[in-house]
Amino acid sequence: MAQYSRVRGSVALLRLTNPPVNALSAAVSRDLERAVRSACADSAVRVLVLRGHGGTFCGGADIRELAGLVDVPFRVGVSSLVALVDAVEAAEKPVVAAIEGVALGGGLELALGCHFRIAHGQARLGLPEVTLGLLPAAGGTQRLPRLVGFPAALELVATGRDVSAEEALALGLVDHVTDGDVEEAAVEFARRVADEPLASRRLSTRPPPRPADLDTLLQVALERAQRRARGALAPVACVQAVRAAATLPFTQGLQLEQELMAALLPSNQARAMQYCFFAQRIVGKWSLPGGANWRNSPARAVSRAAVIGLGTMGRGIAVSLVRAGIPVVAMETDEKQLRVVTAMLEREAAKQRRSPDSYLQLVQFTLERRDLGDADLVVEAVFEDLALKKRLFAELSSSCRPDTLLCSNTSALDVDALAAATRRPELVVGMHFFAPAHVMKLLEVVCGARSSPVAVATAMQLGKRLGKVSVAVANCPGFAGNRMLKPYVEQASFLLEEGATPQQVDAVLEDFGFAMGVFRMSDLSGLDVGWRVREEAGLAGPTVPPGESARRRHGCRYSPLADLLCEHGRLGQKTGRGWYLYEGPGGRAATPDPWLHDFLDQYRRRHGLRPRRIDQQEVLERCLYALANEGFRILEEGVAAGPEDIDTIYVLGYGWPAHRGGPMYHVAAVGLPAVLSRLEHFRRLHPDVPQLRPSALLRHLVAEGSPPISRWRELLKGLRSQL
Ligand SMILES: C/C=C(\C)C(=O)SCCNC(=O)CCNC(=O)[C@H](O)C(C)(C)COP(=O)(O)OP(=O)(O)OC[C@H]1O[C@@H](n2cnc3c(N)ncnc32)[C@H](O)[C@@H]1OP(=O)(O)O
Repeated sequence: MAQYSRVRGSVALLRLTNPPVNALSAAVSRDLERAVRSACADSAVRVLVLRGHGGTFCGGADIRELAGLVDVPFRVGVSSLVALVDAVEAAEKPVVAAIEGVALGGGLELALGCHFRIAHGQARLGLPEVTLGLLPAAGGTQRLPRLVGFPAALELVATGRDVSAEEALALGLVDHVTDGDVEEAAVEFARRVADEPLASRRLSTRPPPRPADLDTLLQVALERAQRRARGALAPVACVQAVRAAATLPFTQGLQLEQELMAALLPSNQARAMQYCFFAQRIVGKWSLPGGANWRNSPARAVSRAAVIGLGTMGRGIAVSLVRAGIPVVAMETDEKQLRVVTAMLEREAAKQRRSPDSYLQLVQFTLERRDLGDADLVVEAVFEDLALKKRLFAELSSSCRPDTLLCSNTSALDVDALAAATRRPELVVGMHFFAPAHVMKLLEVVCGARSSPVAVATAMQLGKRLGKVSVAVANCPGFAGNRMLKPYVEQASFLLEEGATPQQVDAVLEDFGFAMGVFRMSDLSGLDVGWRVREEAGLAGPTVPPGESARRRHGCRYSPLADLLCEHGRLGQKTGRGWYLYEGPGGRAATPDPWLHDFLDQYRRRHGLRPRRIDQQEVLERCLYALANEGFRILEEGVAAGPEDIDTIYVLGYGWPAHRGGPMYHVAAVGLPAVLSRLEHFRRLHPDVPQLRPSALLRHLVAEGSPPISRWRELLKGLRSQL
C-alpha cells in the first residue's frame, strides 16, 4: 500500500498505492504514516518525495468507508487520515508532494500537510467533500486559507470546484508545475530544498492572512452559501469551518472542523449525496438484453465528429466536442448561429486559459452534406420534428461513411423510427443532451431496439470524454427523464385548477431544494415546447378530436391551462410573460402577474371549480410521488436498468437536489408503504388521473417487505428488461 525506496542517494520516494485512485482508507493512511515515520528515521534520508501510483496522486479518503459500505467505522477512516497529515507536516525532514492526475479531498489535504507541492501540468486539485455532503476534515479548512487566502479558500471549499495545475500555481496552492516527469521534477526540487528550514512551510503554524475587509468577506460568503445551499447543510458548514481559521488558533479551528464533520457524517444528506456518487459510477456499467455490456463491448474511436444544426442544443454540443479536443464539422444555414458559436468558443477558450485559435481551428462550418463524409459520428440537433429528422437520417445514411454512427439529440421522439429511415439501423442511437449542453453533466444515451453494442458503447464513452455522466435508457416516448416530467407537470397544473398559484407551488418545490419550481422552469424552457409536443400527440390545438371536452382527453383528466397561455402568446421568458411576468422579452426576474391570477379565477369559475386551500405537503406529495410512480413504471418496463439511473438523470439533468438523492432514493427514504398509501389516497380522490395509480412495481416492492434501494437493481433483473 505504501512503500519507500531510496533514489538519488538521500531522497526517500514514498509511493501511495491503492488502485484505482489511491483512496486513503484507514488501513492505507496508517500504512503510509508508518512509511513516513520509517523514512524520517532513516539516517541516509535527507528529504522525502510522496507520490501516487498509476498516474494519479490520490482521490481522497475512501468514500466506501465514509458511506458505511465497508466494515470500517467511518470515524476511524477520518481520524487515521488526520493523524497521517499531522505526521507528514510534523516531519523533521522536508516532504515534497509529487502530484499528477488528481489530488482531491483527503488527497489534497495530504498534499497540504507536505512542505512543498509539485504538480504535473495536467493535474487537477480540489476539495470536493461538499459534493458528498461533508467538509474537508483532515485540516483542509484550516490549512487552505493559510496558504491561498480566504477568498479562494472559501470558494474552493464551499463549491468543491477543482482547479488546474496552472490555476493552482497562480493561487499559490503548488510551488512548481512541470510538463515533464513529475517524479523527476519533485526529486530534483527535493534535493534543492533538502536543507531549507521547515517552520514557515508548516501551514498549521502560519498566521492566517488578514485582509482589511475580512469580516465582510466572511459574512458575505456565509450568506451566499446559505442562499445557494437550498437546504443543504454541507456548504454552510464548509464556510463556518473556513471562517474558524480567521478567528481561532489552528488547533481550535481543527476541533471545530471535527465537530462540524461529526454532525455532517451521519446525516441523511451525506448518505444521499454519497449514494449519488456511487449511482453515477454504477450507471456507466450498462448492459443490453443480448448480453453485450460495458466490459465486453469496446467503443469505437471518435477522432472527428459532425453536428447538424447550431441552435441552442447544437452549439452547446459543438462546444463540448471542441473542448474535448475533437475536431467538428458543423452544418448550419443561419449565419447568425455561426457567430454565436464562434463567440461561445472564444469565451470557453478564455475560461480554460487557451488561445481562441486553439478552439476555433477545430471547427469547420459547412453548408454541404458531403463535408460530413469522414466524420466518425454525427449528432443531429435540428428542430424537434419527426418527419424532418427521418428525412435527414435517410440522407445521412447515404452520404456518410458506412460505419459512421448516426446520433439524434431528440429529447422525446422515436429513435427506432429514425433508425428505420436509414440503411444502418444498428448504428443509430439517441444522444439526448440537456441545455445548455456544454454545461449540463447529463447525457441520456437512448438505445433503440436495433442499436448495436458498438453504437451504445461509443455514445456512452463519448459522453464520458465530454465530461458527462452517460446513462443508457431504452427507447420510449420521452425516454426516462422527460417521461417522468409529464405527470409532475400535470399534477402542478391540476393544483392550479384546484386553487394553488404558480408561486405557491414553486415555493414548495424550491424549499424542497429544486433549483427552480416547475412553473419558473417551464417559463425558462418556453411553454411552446410542450405545446408543440401536445399538438403532435393530439392533445392540444387543431388536432384535438371535435367534441372533446376542454378538461378531458382520452377519458382522463386534462388541464389545458398551459395551452391557453400559449394561445395568449404567453410563452415564458422569451415573450416576457408566461406563468409569471418578466421585465420584458428575455427577462429573467419572475414576478407574480395579477393578469394570471384573474385568468385562473375566471377559468375556475368557467369550469365550476371551487378553489380550496392546498397545503405544502399535498403539493410535494402529488408532484413528487406522481413523478416517482412513473419512475417505477420505467423500471418495471426495463426502460432504465435501476433506480440509480433514474436518480442520476434527475439530479444531473432536472435540478433535483443531490442532498435528497433523487426521486427513487427519496421515496425509498420516505418509506415505500407510506408512499403507496398516499398514492392510493390521491388515486381515490382523482380516479380519472392514471398517473396516480400506484405502479405494479411499487406494490411488488412493498409486498416484498420494501427491500433497500441497493437491492432493487438485482431484483429488477428478474423482470422484463430492454437494457
Ligand atoms: C472527510 C472526507 C474526505 C477527507 C475525503 O477525502 S472524501 C473524498 C473526496 N474525494 C472525492 O470526492 C473524489 C471522488 N472521485 C472522483 O472524483 C473520481 O473518481 C476521480 C476523479 C478520482 C477518478 O475519476 P475516473 O477516472 O473517472 O474514475 P471513476 O470516477 O469511475 O472511479 C473509479 C473507481 O474508483 C472509485 N473511487 C473513486 N474515488 C474514490 C474514493 N475517494 N474512495 C473510494 N472509491 C473511489 C469509484 O467508485 C470507481 O469504482 P468502481 O465503480 O470502478 O467500483
